[in-house]
Amino acid sequence: MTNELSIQVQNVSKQFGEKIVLQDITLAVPKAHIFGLLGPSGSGKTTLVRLIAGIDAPSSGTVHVLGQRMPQLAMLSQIGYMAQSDALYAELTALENLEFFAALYGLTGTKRKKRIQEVMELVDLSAHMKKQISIYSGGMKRRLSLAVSLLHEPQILILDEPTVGIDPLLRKSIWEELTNLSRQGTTILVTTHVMDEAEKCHQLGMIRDGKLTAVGNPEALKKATSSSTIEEAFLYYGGAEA
Ligand SMILES: Nc1ncnc2c1ncn2[C@@H]1O[C@H](COP(=O)(O)OP(=O)(O)OP(=O)(O)O)[C@@H](O)[C@H]1O
Repeated sequence: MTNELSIQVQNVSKQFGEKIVLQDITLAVPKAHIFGLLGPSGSGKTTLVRLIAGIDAPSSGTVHVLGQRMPQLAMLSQIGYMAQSDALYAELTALENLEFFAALYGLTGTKRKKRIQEVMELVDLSAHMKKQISIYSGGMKRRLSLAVSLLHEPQILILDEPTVGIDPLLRKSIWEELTNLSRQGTTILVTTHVMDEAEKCHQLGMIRDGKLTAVGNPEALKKATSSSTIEEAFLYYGGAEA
């Protein structure tokens, strides 16, 4: 890991009409770190990751990814984003979905074929490549969305609750892969409600009512709050049942 910063969020606020959803958020994620965002439902996690992914713009403050001011269309090829709701074409097969997104990223020929096989193996869906998405289960759709986000081997991976509806065994192997990717230099920003996933992050940001209430590695956050688990630390920082 280096000290190079992949993601920089500076004094970011976001409001929708009169409603203030994010307030003066500042955070930095070094290259190759896994940064977890923890917070109760409605605290602003999705809004924040959307600003970092460049899908929306802050009302004030700045977001930089790999040194580039966001939002910026050209950065999309460097970012893999997995939203909370799956952006898949229900009437197409998994393979057709992957081919579509691969084309968007300019992947062609044998490289495309190889990459599609790799990502489908990773999420354990190789046997379901030719099935139409309309008959996929919720968990299978999540896994396919993850596969899509990994397709173009992005330097920055932004995952909004990636393991919802995924069984513990596969969850474990997905986290092993995320750890592998981070070792190879990928920077990962992940929102989660799952405490054992939070433990696997290099750094955690606790968010509540649109404010970042604490940032640190899991051990430091536990120590600072005299907690034996991340769940206790989360509750200390004002996390409601999420
Ligand atoms: N486009 C929008 N217009 C108005 N309000 C919005 C919009 N998007 C989000 N909000 C509000 O912003 C707040 C934060 O929402 P957000 O989805 O970021 O929370 P979250 O922490 O990701 O929640 P969850 O864990 O349930 O996904 C909520 O009160 C939500 O209603």
